[in-house]
Amino acid sequence: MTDIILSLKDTDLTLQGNAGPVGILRAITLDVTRGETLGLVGPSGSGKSSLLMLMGGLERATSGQVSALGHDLTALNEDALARFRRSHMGVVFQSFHLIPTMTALENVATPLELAGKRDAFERAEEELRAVGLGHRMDHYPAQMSGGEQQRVALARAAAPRPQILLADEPTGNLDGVNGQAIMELLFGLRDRHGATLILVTHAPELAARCNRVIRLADGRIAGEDHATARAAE
Ligand SMILES: Nc1ncnc2c1ncn2[C@@H]1O[C@H](COP(=O)(O)OP(=O)(O)OP(=O)(O)O)[C@@H](O)[C@H]1O
Repeated sequence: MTDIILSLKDTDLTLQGNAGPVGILRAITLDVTRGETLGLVGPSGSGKSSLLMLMGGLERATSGQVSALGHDLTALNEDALARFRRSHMGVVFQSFHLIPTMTALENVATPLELAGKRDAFERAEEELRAVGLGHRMDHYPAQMSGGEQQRVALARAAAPRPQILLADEPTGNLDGVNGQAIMELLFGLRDRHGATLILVTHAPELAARCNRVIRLADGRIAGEDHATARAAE
């Protein structure tokens, strides 16, 4: 039996714009298999980030069903959803989203503390060493390069060992060398911990490493490619 970790059924997302409701995503039906690496691509404004937010429980569907690890996310209240995200989902954003008043170590340890881990700081140290930042633990985000900040964000997302790791253009703000390093770390996390990886990207080399790529256009799924089919081309 295929192990579906995340499933969307006929999902719509409508947001309130200045001139009234705006349809952002329409009739999205999609299953993600455990351990899969899924890329979301498409033109600017096609709804990639919005879809990622829906999948991560950071945005609520207007209609349709979103379920993850057997839980119907549309039925959870805000507190239950936040707990679910903390336990099972890790998110990395293009602009890092680190807390500026916290050191690298505090940024990584805080979600672990919130999740009730007694050894939060020890684990945070290990995660920072794993991304090559053992020498930057006491630095604040403003004292680090973009590549270093993104490595902290990755360590933070990975530390609670989420089953689903979501990344929104994780290499978008980085130069080629730093982008490559982040890409290796992301896929390494998947390999080491078996996380399911879902990422939005404009970078063809990143999409090329995914098992499957879904193309969005105007808020709908316009097509998908599988790695096996691409390899055969
Ligand atoms: N809060 C909001 N209210 C109204 N419209 C929104 C809101 N957030 C996003 N949109 C619109 O929804 C559409 C999809 O946005 P989204 O950020 O998901 O696209 P994207 O494919 O990730 O784009 P990009 O590649 O430029 O990041 C866009 O037209 C955007 O303007």
